[in-house]
Amino acid sequence: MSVVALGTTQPLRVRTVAIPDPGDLLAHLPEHAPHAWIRHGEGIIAWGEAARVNVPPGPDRFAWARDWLADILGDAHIHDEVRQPGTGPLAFGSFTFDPDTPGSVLVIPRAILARRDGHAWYTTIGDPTPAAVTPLRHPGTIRYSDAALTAPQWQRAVAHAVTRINAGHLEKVVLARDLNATAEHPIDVRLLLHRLHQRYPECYTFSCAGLVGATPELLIRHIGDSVHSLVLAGTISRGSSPSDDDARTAALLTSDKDRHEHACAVQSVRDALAPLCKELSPPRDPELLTLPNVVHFATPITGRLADGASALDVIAALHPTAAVGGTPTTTALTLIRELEGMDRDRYAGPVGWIDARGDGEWGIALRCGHIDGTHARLFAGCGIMADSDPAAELAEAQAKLRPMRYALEG
Ligand SMILES: C=C(O[C@H]1C=CC=C(C(=O)O)[C@@H]1O)C(=O)O
Repeated sequence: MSVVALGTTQPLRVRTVAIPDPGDLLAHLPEHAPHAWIRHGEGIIAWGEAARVNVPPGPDRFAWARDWLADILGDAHIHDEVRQPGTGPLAFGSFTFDPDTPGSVLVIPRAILARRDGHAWYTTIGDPTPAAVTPLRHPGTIRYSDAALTAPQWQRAVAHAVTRINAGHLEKVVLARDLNATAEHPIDVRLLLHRLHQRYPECYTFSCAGLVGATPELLIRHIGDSVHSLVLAGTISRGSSPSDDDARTAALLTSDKDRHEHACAVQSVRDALAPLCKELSPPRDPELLTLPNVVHFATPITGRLADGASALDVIAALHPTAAVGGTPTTTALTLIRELEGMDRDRYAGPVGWIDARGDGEWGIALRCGHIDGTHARLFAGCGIMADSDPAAELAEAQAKLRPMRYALEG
């Protein structure tokens, strides 16, 4: 088994205690290996590593990850005086988009600080060294350069996808592009988290093993037997004035292309959840999710699980939804490999946390970048339909890159 696990020879000793409200969670993060999952000031931050595993690629990777966690957390000695979802030990995780790509990772942190629904708690695993919180460091000037495809090349890929869709090969495909950013000084992940959370409070600001972003798309919240997902697809960039905004939103609401694109994504989530659930919320009209950079069609879906599936079992059924893959899935994935000219790595894969009960919250890793020293690889993609216009899709992708560009540049 190709596993790198740290500190797993002894059973983990875990202690969760209730604490007074810690205030701004992000202000407590040390610079090294910060983990985060925060929305509207609530959520979980963590640091240190009690255990880490590189999940082997393959079709069963989510089941493999579930079993690894069950082994390591099943042996743990847990003292938990709060007993809420997310208390006791947990793992942060981030999976590659493509099951055959290595790079999926689970990390069990040494220290976890969290606040949710009027509870605040601190969990230690083993004996973490106290976190020295140093001042945030600024990365200096940022330079951008094309990565896999230039903008004109990517537009040609979009045009190609449109031809395939019109030839009847598929209904929808999500095409993404990457962009390189190079900073003058090493990038402090905490600074990115602060900026993302402050400007995009409605999104889930996350950090897991170098992947950092603020995603608006909740793949699954799993609490007990209840599951909740927020499906997004169908997008318009924000306007330059309130009246421009109104005109754009009206255009989104009457766009058959965007409604169809959204319907594909909703259907993929409903189809994946239906066999796992004894109850599923009825179909409904999408609502609008307005963010500082874009407006999305959004559909919340809730359900009750029929048996004891963990968050990772549900993710195994859901990923990739048609918000990041396409319809039908297999044809779309083949076209993505053919046209994007890059490996998505962990972009558009599941990212989040899971606790020892199998509860957790996972987003789709969008509006994010992979940070490595002075380098960041940023990603953005768009749903391509029969009547997609390559120039409009490029503009939409640029708008989706804005959160990470803001996080880097301020
Ligand atoms: C693939 C991305 O967004 C997806 C999620 C919401 C809306 C989307 C769209 O309208 O194209 C995409 O399906 C991305 O942000 O990189």
